[in-house]
Amino acid sequence: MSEVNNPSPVITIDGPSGSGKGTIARLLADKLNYALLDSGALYRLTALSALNREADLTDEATLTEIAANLDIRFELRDGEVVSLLEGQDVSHDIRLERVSMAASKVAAMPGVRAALLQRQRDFRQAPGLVADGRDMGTTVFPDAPVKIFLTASAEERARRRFEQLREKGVSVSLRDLLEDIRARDARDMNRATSPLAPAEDAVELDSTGVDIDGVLQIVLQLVRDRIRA
Ligand SMILES: Nc1ncnc2c1ncn2[C@@H]1O[C@H](COP(=O)(O)OP(=O)(O)O)[C@@H](O)[C@H]1O
Ligand SMILES: Nc1ccn([C@H]2C[C@H](O)[C@@H](COP(=O)(O)OP(=O)(O)O)O2)c(=O)n1
Repeated sequence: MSEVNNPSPVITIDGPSGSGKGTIARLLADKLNYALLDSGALYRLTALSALNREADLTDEATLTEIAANLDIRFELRDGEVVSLLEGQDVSHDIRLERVSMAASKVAAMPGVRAALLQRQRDFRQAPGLVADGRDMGTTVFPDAPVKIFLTASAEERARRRFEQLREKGVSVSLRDLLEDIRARDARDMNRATSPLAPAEDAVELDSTGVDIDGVLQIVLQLVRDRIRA
C-alpha cells in the first residue's frame, strides 16, 4: 500500500509546560523505535535566532521570515538529541527561561506557525512518529491514531521544573516559576491560532501524583489498543 493511503502512525502528546510531554515522548519513541518530534524546540530555535539578531519580538513579518529560513538540524549524540542552529550546538541555550518566554510569544504569531507547519509534518516516517507539543493532535497531525492530552496541576508542574533546574545547578524561585508557568499557560491557551487545547478525539491524562512509569504504562496500553491491536 502507498504511503499516501497508509501513512505511518503518529502518536501526539500535547499539553502545558511541565506536564511531562517531552519525557514521555522520548521514552515512548525509544520503546517503539519511532522517530521523535519535539515541536517546541522549533519555536525555541526561532525565538533564539530572533534574540541573537536582536529582532523586535512583536514584529510578525520579521519573525515569520526568521522561522521560514531557520538553518537547523537535530542530531543524535550519545543518545541525546542535540539542536544545532546555524551549525552551533544550542541545546542548552534554547532551554533558558528567557528563551522559553520569547518562544511562547513568537508561537502566538500565525505567520510563524504557518512557516513551521510543513517542517513538522516532514518528521513523519516509518515505522511511526511520536510528536510532542501544543497542537500536534489538533493542527499538525489531525489524522493521528493516538492523541494524548497530558496535564498536571500548575503547582506540580512548577515543582517539577524547579527540581529539573536545581539538578542542572540553576537557581530560581519556585514562586517565579509558578508565575512564569501561569503566564505561559494563559498565552498558549488564549492565542487565536492553534491554541493549546485537547483535540476532540484526544485522551486526557492528568499526571498529578502519577510517576513517569505510571504515565508511560497508561500510554503504552492506549498504543496497543489503537495501533497494535
Ligand atoms: N509523571 C511525572 N511525575 C514526576 N515528574 C515528572 C513526571 N513527568 C515528567 N516529570 C519531570 O518533570 C520535568 C518536566 O518534564 P518534561 O517532560 O520536560 O515536561 P514538558 O515537556 O511537558 O514541558 C522533568 O524533570 C521530568 O523528569
Ligand atoms: N506545537 C507547539 C509547541 C510549542 N509551542 C510553544 C509553547 C511554548 O510556550 C513554547 C516552547 O514549547 P516547549 O514544548 O518546548 O515548552 P515546555 O518544555 O513545555 O515548557 O513553544 C507551541 O505553541 N506549539
